[in-house]
Amino acid sequence: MNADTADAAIRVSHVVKTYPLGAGEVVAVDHLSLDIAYGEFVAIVGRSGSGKTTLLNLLAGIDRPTSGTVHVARADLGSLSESGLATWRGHNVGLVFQFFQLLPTLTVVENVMLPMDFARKVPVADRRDRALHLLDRVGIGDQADKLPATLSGGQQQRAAIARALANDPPLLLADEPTGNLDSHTADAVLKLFADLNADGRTIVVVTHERDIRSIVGREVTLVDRRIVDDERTGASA
Ligand SMILES: Nc1ncnc2c1ncn2[C@@H]1O[C@H](COP(=O)(O)OP(=O)(O)OP(=O)(O)O)[C@@H](O)[C@H]1O
Repeated sequence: MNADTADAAIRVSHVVKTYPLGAGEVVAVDHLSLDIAYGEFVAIVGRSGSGKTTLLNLLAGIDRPTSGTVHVARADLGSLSESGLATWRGHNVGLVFQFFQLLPTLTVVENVMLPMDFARKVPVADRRDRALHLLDRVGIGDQADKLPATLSGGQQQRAAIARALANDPPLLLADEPTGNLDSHTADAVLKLFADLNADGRTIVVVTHERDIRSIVGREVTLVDRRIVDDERTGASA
C-alpha cells in the first residue's frame, strides 16, 4: 500500500465485476475507478441496473471483483480471507439497507448491541449504555425496549443507523436507505446522515432521491456500469 492509498478512505482501481449467466456472463461493473477521501459524503446515482448496488457490495467486501483492486479503510480487500473480511467489516464499515434488516425477535437496543457482541471492540459492560447513547443520537432513545415491528419505518431506519454506528466505524455505506420511506421521513433520515458526516464520518449512499445534490458533497453517476459523471456539489464537508 502506498501513502496515497493510506490517505484515501476508498480506492477502487480498474474494477470489473461479472456474474455467470447461462453460457456467458453479465457485466455488473465495468472498468471502474473511484477515490473517496476520509470525511466525504458521496451519493452514487444512476438508473436501475447501472451497477450501484454491485459497487457498494464491492466496497463492503460482500462481493469480490472479477479483476481490479478495492482498498477500503486501509485494507486491500482482495488480500483478506472470508473470515478476515468479516472481522475487517465489523470494525470499519457500518451498513444500512433499504429494508432495515433488524432482527424481529430482538428489541431495538439488542439489535444495536449485536454488532458489538460480534466485533468485541466495546467492553461487555459498556455495550448497553453505548447502544442507548446511539439510539439517543439518532433520535429514538425512547424506543429502545420495543420490538422493531412496533416502530414506524423512519424509526426502524434510525435504529438500523444506530446499529451501523455500533462499533464506531469510519465508514457508513447505505443502499437506498430512504427507498422504503415517505418523502418527509426520507428527508429527516438524509439530514441525520448529513449530521453524521458533519461529525467526521465518511458516508457513501446509493440513492434515487431527486434532490440528493442539496445534501451530499459529491455525486457520482453510473450509466451502463461505468462512471459517467463525478461532481462536487458543494453541499457538505
Ligand atoms: N448476483 C447477480 N447475478 C447476476 N447478475 C447480477 C447480479 N447482481 C447484479 N447483476 C446484474 O448486474 C447489473 C448491475 O446490477 P446492480 O444491482 O448493481 O444495479 P443497480 O444500479 O443497483 O440497480 P437498482 O437501482 O435496480 O438496484 C444488472 O444488469 C444486474 O442484473
